[in-house]
Amino acid sequence: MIEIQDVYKKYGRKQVLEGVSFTVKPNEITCITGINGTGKTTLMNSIMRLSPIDKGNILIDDKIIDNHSYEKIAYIADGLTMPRKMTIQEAMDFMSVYYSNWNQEKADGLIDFFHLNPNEKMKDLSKGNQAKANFILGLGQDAEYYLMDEPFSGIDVFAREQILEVFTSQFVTGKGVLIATHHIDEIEILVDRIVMLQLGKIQRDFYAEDARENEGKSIIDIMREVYQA
Ligand SMILES: Nc1ncnc2c1ncn2[C@@H]1O[C@H](COP(=O)(O)OP(=O)(O)OP(=O)(O)O)[C@@H](O)[C@H]1O
Repeated sequence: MIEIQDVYKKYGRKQVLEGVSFTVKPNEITCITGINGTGKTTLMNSIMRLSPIDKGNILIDDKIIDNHSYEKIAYIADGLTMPRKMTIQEAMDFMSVYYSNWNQEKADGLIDFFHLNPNEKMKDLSKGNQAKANFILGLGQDAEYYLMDEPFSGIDVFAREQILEVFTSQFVTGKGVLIATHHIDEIEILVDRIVMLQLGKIQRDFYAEDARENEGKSIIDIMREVYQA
């Protein structure tokens, strides 16, 4: 389990995260959502230690996150992370050298799953296929947890449908997934748990099924209550 405990983060005088606590559990898809500029990317970067936190703790499987934790967590960032002139194969070769948890067999399975040509250069791929290539580079790591920042931004409905299928495939089953997005409507069907962030604080943290069964509300209904209040 990833535990985010009472995390604070400031940029200059701007308090972006203010006592944020929640968990990401194995075999669950958790979505952190909130309007633009609410701190979602900052939180992802904090978990990945790309940006230091001011206060609080982030633990993975009961241990404070450190450089060794990255065997267990893979990050799928918003947009290409590899040089655009690389082919998908070259990018995978790079991953195999630098990531000890790289699983080429899994990556080959994902190439087939997404019907991509590994010899195509990143720059020649459509936006949807670039997103798929990003998924391959992330999910090709044998991690326990996958963090994804706006994985569907700017891609068409057909590419999105294909990517959504990967979440119910063997490539993700059993893993803990954290998706940061403000487009919750695009992933409502697959999300288990929703954490709503507003002005650096968590406003709601709930399971979609509980909201449906106990309150008769969809995620979007609850978003309206929180963000349009
Ligand atoms: N490196 C930085 N330096 C200064 N301020 C920053 C930095 N990164 C983010 N911020 C500010 O922190 C706040 C939260 O930004 P963040 O990118 O985490 O939000 P977000 O919820 O991911 O937004 P979006 O949905 O637009 O991607 C914003 O006001 C942003 O301007």
